[in-house]
This record gives sequence, structure tokens and C-alpha cells, in this order.
Amino acid sequence: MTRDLTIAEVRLTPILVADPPLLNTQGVHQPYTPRLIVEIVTADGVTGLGETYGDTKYLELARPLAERLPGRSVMDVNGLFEIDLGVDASRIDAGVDAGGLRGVQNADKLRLSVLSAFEVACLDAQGRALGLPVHALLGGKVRDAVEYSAYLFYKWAAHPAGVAAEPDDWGAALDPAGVVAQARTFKQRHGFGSFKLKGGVFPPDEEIAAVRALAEAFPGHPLRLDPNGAWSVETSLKVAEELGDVLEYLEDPTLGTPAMAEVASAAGVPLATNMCVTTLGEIEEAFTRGAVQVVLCDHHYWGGLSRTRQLAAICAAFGVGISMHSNTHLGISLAAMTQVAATVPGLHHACDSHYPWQSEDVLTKRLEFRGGRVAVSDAPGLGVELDRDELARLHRRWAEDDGALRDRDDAAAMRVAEPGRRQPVMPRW
Ligand SMILES: O=C([O-])C(=O)C[C@H](O)[C@@H](O)C(=O)[O-]
Ligand SMILES: [Mg+2]
Repeated sequence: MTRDLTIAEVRLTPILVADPPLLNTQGVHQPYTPRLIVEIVTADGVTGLGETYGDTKYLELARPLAERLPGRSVMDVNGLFEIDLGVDASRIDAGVDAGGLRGVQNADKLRLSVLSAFEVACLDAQGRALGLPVHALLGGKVRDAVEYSAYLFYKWAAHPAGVAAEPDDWGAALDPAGVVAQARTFKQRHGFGSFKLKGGVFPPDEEIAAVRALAEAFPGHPLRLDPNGAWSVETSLKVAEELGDVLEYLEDPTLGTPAMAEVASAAGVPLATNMCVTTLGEIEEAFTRGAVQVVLCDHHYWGGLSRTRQLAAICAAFGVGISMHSNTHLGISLAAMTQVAATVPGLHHACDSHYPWQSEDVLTKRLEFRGGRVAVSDAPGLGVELDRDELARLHRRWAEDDGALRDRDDAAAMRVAEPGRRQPVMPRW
């Protein structure tokens, strides 16, 4: 069989996806969040799918990249990463990513966050053309299902009055009882066996009480708490001491490798991160100082599925565990996460996923969690199909937006509810 794997067309579709009012230390999720859907079409008419952040800064890099791809081969994935996207310093706002939730922003991370969607789309197209699942292209699966953890959030029942939004049926969760009720719903709907609470929202004692309530309601289940760096070293150590007996790990209790190393050296609980190790350049200091025991990889900003496997190998060499981080994402990304996670041998912690919070998707058939796991598809490519009507509908929402929602801004969403609210100064506690 010969196939023409030359790229004939690349389609980029920015969309806005409904998001519930989930709270974090920076603010609250906006009612709609931007994502970018990438389609790479070969000369033979095979289409590969990818998904990444849809904010303006990513779109501005993705558009010229898409124009340069026709004529290249979907097999030339290494060559893709050689393309200069022109990410100069003017595009980096010297701050932190996603308003302080994904570590420092730098040119490499921005570049890789765009390229990753194109890498996934190329792998999907290769797999569809060759009749092979993506995991086979990555060397083959070592498990038939990938375990995910329930991602618990403090949450309002609804977005503020007067804000256009889609309703959700999760209810509010603003205290220990609400968090436990949310966890029960997660377990009942999806069978999750481990639970992560997004913290940094309320004073630490309230969050300690919520984790204690979870431990009581779900004895023996792995629990995690992630305040996105909102605590001082001293507070982090206090929380570690109070919850050490029930936590699988504490995630990014404090900001920066030196502070994480200080906590790690004295806390009796492993530390995980998706904030102080987010690029290759941050690994050496963090690993040699023993600052983190688990890296939460995210194929979007680590640069795709092959680079996720490379990161897993580096972590294994240092005896550091690996799992996965998640932001708001749809089924294309969940399928990609599942395909690569299926190929990583030392994956001993359930991965994060926001997917249960997303009531909308661009797939003809939603992916399902059964017993907290997603089955690894053996169908060609990622094993998912695009729902074009839904893609068009969510794109219309993006096109009709006045620009207010095209860039994620949790702090701005919070100011709608609390007009006087100032940007939190870290550490908050
Ligand atoms: O630290 C993390 O796990 C995240 O940043 C995940 C998400 O960004 C989460 O905090 C959110 O969306 O509010
Ligand atoms: Mg985190």
C-alpha cells in the first residue's frame, strides 16, 4: 500500500467551550474558555486532529505555522520542531502562565504549546493512514486502560447573575461537606478511586478540614491537595504535617524550586509539581535539590507525545515519579493523553483530567471513564471523530464574542463577582 502523506491543508478552528465556575487561587473560571482545534489533511484526504490552548498568543503563532505546512509530510514530526515560530521576547509578558497556574512563562513553553497540537495531529493522521493506533507509533501500549483521578474544585452553584453561561448540575462546593458531596458525584458518575482537591482558595485550615473529610468518606483512597503555590514554606510544612498520613502527595504547595526544596526536605510527604518543573531547563536544579518527587507532565506545554515520553525517561533516570497535569480540555486532548500514558511504563499515579467538567465536546462520541479509567483505543490514530456541527457551533460562539473571553483570565472573572478584589500576592498564606 502506498499513501501520499503530504500535507495538503491545515485547518485551525478557535472555539469557546462552556466551563463551570471553578475556583482557584487566582480567581474563578470564566463561563467559556478558548481552545484551538487543529486539523491536518493529507493529499489522500486523511485528517489528523490536535487540540491546544486557544488564547490569542497561541493563535498568533499557530496561524503562520499552519500556512507553512502544506507540502511537508505528516511523517516529518521531528522536522516540525525545527520550524522557527519567531517567538521573540515581545510575546512573553515576564509573568506566569495562565495567571499563575502553570509556572513561569518563557519562549520555549509558548512555542511547544503550539507545536504540540500539530504533532498530535500529525500522529493521528499517520495512524489513520497506516491503520495503527497512536500508541503503536509510540512503541506500543503497556496497559489497556489509563487511570485518572477526580479533579475536585471549590465551586459556586452558578456563574454570577447577569453573566451569560451554561448551567451545570454539580451544585456548589464551598466547605468540607460540599467537597465530599462533589467527590461522591465524581465516584458515582465516573468511578474515580483517587481525588485531587484544587486548593489555595480558602485559608489552609479550611482546606485541611476538607481533605480530612475526604479521608473519612473515602478511607484508603489516594488524596492530593494543590494550592498552586499559595502557601509559604512554613504553611506548607504545617499542612504536610497535618495531612501527611492521608496524602498521596502535596502538589505545588509553595512557589519556586528553592522553596519547594525546603519543604521537600522537611515534609514527610512527597511533593508533585506542574509549576516549578515545566520545561527542560528547570529539571536539573529541581531534581538535584530533591525539590519534587512527582512531575505532572502536560503534553500541551511539554511539546507533544514524544517529548512526554522523553520527560518520563528523564524522570525515571532520577527516580522521580511521573503523572499528568490537566487544564480545561476536550476529548481530542484526553484521547492524546490516554494514548501516550498507555506507553509510559512507570506511571504509578492516576492522571489529572478536567474532562468531566466539560459538558461540551467536538467529538461525535464522548470518551468515557469507567472505574476511573479510560480504555486505550486500538482504532487507527487517536480513535476519535470530529463532530463538525458542534465544532461550527462552538466556533460561532468564539466569532461572536467581543474579545472578552478569547483569553483566559480567572482574575477578571472573579472581579465580576467581587469588583474590589485585588490580584493575590503570593504566598497568600
Ligand atoms: O496546577 C494545576 O493542576 C492546574 O493549573 C490545573 C488548572 O489550571 C486548574 O488549576 C484550573 O483550571 O483552575
Ligand atoms: Mg497543579
